[in-house]
Amino acid sequence: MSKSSTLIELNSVYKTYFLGTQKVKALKNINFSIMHGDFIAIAGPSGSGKSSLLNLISMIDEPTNGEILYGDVKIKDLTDNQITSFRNKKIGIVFQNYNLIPVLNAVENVAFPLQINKVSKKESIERASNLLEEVGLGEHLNHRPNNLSGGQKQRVAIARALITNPEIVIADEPTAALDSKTGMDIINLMKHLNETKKTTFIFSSHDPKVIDNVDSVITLRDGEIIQAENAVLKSKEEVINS
Ligand SMILES: Nc1ncnc2c1ncn2[C@@H]1O[C@H](COP(=O)(O)OP(=O)(O)OP(=O)(O)O)[C@@H](O)[C@H]1O
Repeated sequence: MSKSSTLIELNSVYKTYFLGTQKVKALKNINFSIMHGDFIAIAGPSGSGKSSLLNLISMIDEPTNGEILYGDVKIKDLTDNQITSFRNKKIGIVFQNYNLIPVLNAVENVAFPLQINKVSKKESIERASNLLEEVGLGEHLNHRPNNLSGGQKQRVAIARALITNPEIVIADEPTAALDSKTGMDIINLMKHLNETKKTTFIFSSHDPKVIDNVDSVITLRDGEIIQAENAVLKSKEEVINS
């Protein structure tokens, strides 16, 4: 896929949470496109809407208003089953707290999504082992999560997100539970995988060191995009301070 084609488009996206009679406007008029091959960081202070935005792009949640398109497909036109199948094929998700299965070792955790997709045990273990080698964990294939460091667990989680060859990996604060150096190693690994596999990455962070090392940054404040460096905005007027 060429880098210039659009993978995901957000058009006038709003997210409002209703807490009893109270409304929380978490995202307001968000317009941008994610292109194939992009490596985008979402920055912004606590409560600015980063998780809400990533949950919409992951299809874990749906917008209150506006629409999200994957290629030509409008997400709001899909049934719940179609969303699940679409997400399984196209999206890999990395969580702040890794979400590994404690009773499975590293290679079994990474092979798990393939086994759900009915790939044979032999092939799935082989592909998982190769990917763990690629993320620098060739020596730790048989270690369970409890016997891995935070950075190693996040490498396993990244390999698990990539094992199905998704078009995009979405990561909400993937470095938040790690020290600064280990966090930077994880960002550099994601960048390396973005360059070698051409997988698109979008992730959130409040670490200024991380943000300073990423070319494409979208900054949110109070649910609005206030700055976008090298990201494809749908409407320049939306950017208040850039
Ligand atoms: N399920 C929910 N119900 C009600 N309000 C919510 C819900 N989720 C988020 N919010 C509110 O929406 C706003 C945006 O929250 P969000 O978690 O998206 O921000 P964030 O930038 O990811 O914050 P953090 O960096 O602390 O994780 C906040 O005011 C938050 O309190």
